[in-house]
Amino acid sequence: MAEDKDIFVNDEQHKVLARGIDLDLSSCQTSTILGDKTYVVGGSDDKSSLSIQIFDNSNEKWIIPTVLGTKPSQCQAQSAVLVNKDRIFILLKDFKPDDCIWFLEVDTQYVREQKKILETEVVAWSKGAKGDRPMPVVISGPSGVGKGTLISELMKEFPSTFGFSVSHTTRAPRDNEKEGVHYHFTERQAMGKAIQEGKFLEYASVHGNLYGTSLEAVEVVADAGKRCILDIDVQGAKSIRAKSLEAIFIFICPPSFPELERRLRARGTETEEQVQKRLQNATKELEQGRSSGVFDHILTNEVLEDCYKSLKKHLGLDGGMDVACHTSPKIARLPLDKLISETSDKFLIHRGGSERGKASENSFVLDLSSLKGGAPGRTRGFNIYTVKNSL
Ligand SMILES: Nc1nc2c(ncn2[C@@H]2O[C@H](COP(=O)(O)OP(=O)(O)O)[C@@H](O)[C@H]2O)c(=O)[nH]1
Ligand SMILES: Nc1ncnc2c1ncn2[C@@H]1O[C@H](COP(=O)(O)OP(=O)(O)O)[C@@H](O)[C@H]1O
Repeated sequence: MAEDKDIFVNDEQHKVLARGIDLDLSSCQTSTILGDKTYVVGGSDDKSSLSIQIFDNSNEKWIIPTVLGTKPSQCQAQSAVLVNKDRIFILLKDFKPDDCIWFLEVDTQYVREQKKILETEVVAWSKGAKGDRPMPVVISGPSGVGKGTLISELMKEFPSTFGFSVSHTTRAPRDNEKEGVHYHFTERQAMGKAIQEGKFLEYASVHGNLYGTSLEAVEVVADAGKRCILDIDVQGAKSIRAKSLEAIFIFICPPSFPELERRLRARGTETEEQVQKRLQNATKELEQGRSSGVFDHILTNEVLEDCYKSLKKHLGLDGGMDVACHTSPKIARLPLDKLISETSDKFLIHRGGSERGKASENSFVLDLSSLKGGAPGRTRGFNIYTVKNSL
C-alpha cells in the first residue's frame, strides 16, 4: 500500500493553505485545492446546509459560486479530498452510513457546461449511492392509448422489480390521483425555479401544462434497487435519449384513431376542450413516435393482454420472476469520528481513536476506482469494504 497521505483538513492540509485563509475548524470547515482555486466547504452560521466559497489564489479574491444539484442538509463536513481531478469527495459528520458520502463537482463535464450556460462560477453536489442503476424503461404514447394501464399491470405483477418515476406536473389532479403517487402536483413558478436549479432530468410542455422528471424521482427508485419506469411524452423521451441515458424506449400506438378517441372519452377524466386538445396533439405524437428513431420498440395496444405480453417480452420478463435488479446495498458501517487517508483512488477510513496510518479491524477502504454518473444525479459505482490487518 502506498504511504498514507493525510488529508484530514484539521492538520496537514491546513498548512498548505498558508495563503491568508483562516478556516473555522470548530465548525469543521474543510478546504481543497485545485489549480489556482481553493474550495472551502462548510462553516456557515446557517447550520441547515453546507456553505461553499472559493478562494481564487491568482487574484486573492473570494468567489461565491452558484451551487447546483441536491445538497446535503443539516451537516458538517468532516473530511474533503480531491478525486479524479474534477470533484471533491466529502465525508460528512454525524450522518447515517447511507448518507455520509457526497461529491462536490468542481470541474466535471456537467459543471463546465453549466459554467458556460450560466456565465458564472458553478459547483454541483452529487450524493454517493451504492449499487448500479438498473436500466430504466421509458414509455410514451398519445393520451388515452393505455400507457398508465400497462404500467400499473407491470407494477402489480412485478412490485419488487419496478418502481414508477413520479413526475412533477402543473396540471390539476384528477379525482383518483394522489399527490406523490401519480404525480407531484406543483405550481408553475415553483417548478420553473426547480428546473433552473438543475433538479430536472427533462421537462416539456404537454397539452398546455408543464411536466417533468426530477432527478430525485429516478434516483429514489434506483436507490431502492428497482428498475425505473418513466411515463413521459415524446419530447421528454427525445431529450433523455439525447442525454445518452441508457434506457429502453417503448412507444405505444392505438389500433386506430377512433378507438383512441373512444378510450379517451370513456375514461371520463378530461373536459371536452381537453379531449380536443389531446386528440389534436395525438396526430403529431404518433407521427413523431413512429419516425423519430428514438424508440427501440413500437407496440400497438389493441387487445390489452396481448400488448402487455409483448411489453413483458421486450423487457425480458417472459419468465415472470419478480426480483429486484440488485439487492439493497450492503454498506459497511462507516465509523463516525473518522480520518481518511488517500492511496490513489482508494481511501482508507480509520475509526477515531485508532493509531493513525495503521490499518486496523476498524478501518475501511472506500474504492472510488469505478465511479459512474454524477451531478445533477447520484454518483454510483464505488465500494466500501473492511480492511484486514495484513494490508
Ligand atoms: N416530458 C414529460 N412528459 C410527461 C411527464 N409525465 C407525464 N408526461 C406526459 O404528459 C402527457 C400527459 O399526461 P397526463 O396528463 O397524465 O395524461 P394522460 O397521458 O392522458 O394520462 C403524457 O404524454 C405523459 O406521458 C414527464 O415527467 N415528462
Ligand atoms: N387495450 C385496451 N382496450 C380497451 N381499453 C383500453 C385498453 N388499454 C387501456 N384501455 C382503457 O383506455 C383508457 C385510457 O387508458 P390509460 O391507461 O389511462 O391511457 P394513458 O395513460 O395512455 O393516457 C382507460 O380507461 C383504460 O382502461
